[in-house]
Amino acid sequence: MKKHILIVPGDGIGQEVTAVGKKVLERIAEKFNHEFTYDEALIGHVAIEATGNPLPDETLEKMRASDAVLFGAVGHPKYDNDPSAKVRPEQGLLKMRKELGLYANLRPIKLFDELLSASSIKPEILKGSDILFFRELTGDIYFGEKGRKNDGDTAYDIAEYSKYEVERIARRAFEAAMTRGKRLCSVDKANVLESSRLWREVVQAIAPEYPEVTVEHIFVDAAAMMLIKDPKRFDVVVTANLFGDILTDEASQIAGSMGMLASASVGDSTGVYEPIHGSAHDITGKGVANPLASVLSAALLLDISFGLKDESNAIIAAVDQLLKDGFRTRDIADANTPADKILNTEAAGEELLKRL
Ligand SMILES: NC(=O)C1=CN([C@@H]2O[C@H](COP(=O)(O)OP(=O)(O)OC[C@H]3O[C@@H](n4cnc5c(N)ncnc54)[C@H](O)[C@@H]3O)[C@@H](O)[C@H]2O)C=CC1
Ligand SMILES: CC(C)CC(=O)C(=O)O
Ligand SMILES: [Mg+2]
Repeated sequence: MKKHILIVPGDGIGQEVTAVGKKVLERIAEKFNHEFTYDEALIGHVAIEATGNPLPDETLEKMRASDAVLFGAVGHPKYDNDPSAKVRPEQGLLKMRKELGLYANLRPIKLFDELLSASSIKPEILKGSDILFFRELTGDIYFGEKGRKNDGDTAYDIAEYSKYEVERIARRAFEAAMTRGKRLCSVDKANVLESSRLWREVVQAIAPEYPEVTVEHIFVDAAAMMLIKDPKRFDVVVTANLFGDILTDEASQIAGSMGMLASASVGDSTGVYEPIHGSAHDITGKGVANPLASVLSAALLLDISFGLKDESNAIIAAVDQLLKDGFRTRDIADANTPADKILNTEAAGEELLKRL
């Protein structure tokens, strides 16, 4: 198969982990006889430095022209600590999602059995957890009108959803539930927010079309608690942009680390595959970032954008074997991990390639 893949590393550890993700794609192409070509483009802080724009037109054009995008992360402490900065790396990410119509962000939360002890949650509660989040990605408070009033003393961000926006993400979630455990949990805050009441209304209206799917509606605060108390009660979860952002960082603890969670951002055009984590300033440049979220994002890319299930499964099997062989990056190591099994980013990538 001939495909063109755009690599967009972005900032911080995005650069470090995407380098490993790309090597894995190259190995897959070699092993399964595919012809993948690559290009690279700027986003975030590195793009601002080079062009003044967090999402240069050239990057967007390259994204549109490619068959899939492997994305890293954006963000730099310079902006995090300067709330008054008008041009920010994160604007590039949000604009990319909006411009490409990437309204569905799939975040699989699956625990590799070998990492049962890496989590702070008790093993008997965790074992067998397997959740698929559908986070709406182009609406909600991230994209509504925002601003200041009262001479700058008051700030506002408007959370807005249309029926159409809720319906399209909900349908994807129902369809996914049909192929899995046939349980769908819709998470909202309909006891308080009008946008959540519309959300619930739309999900309730669609539910009769999927009679085999058991639907429950949970308020986001309770959902945050239940995720940790009993993760196995969840199968497919569908939720708004902000709630999905927060709940999936929380859910990363079910998988052991932020460095283990991959995602697929899909919708109207080229799919973008990205770890759920950010640019991680605290570990940038130390070479200790876990590259597996990027590697597993590459697996999602092959499966979802190219329909290459065997190739995708080969990557997941290699990750599983790496963990079975006892290798860990620092974030997923525990007191029982021997020092010689704790690898830096690059070495973890090399060990993984040996198993592919
Ligand atoms: N998709 C994106 O591009 C995202 C960007 N950000 C940006 O990233 C910057 C840092 O944000 P934070 O809130 O610190 O979130 P973060 O996700 O970058 O890091 C949170 C914590 O998880 C750890 N971590 C994350 N990925 C890891 C990996 N692969 N291996 C090992 N440890 C890992 C970090 O060291 C940190 O302690 C900010 O500028 C923020 O705006 C944050 C989240 C997502
Ligand atoms: C800029 C943020 C919306 C990025 C983020 O936290 C995410 O997509 O998970
Ligand atoms: Mg996030």
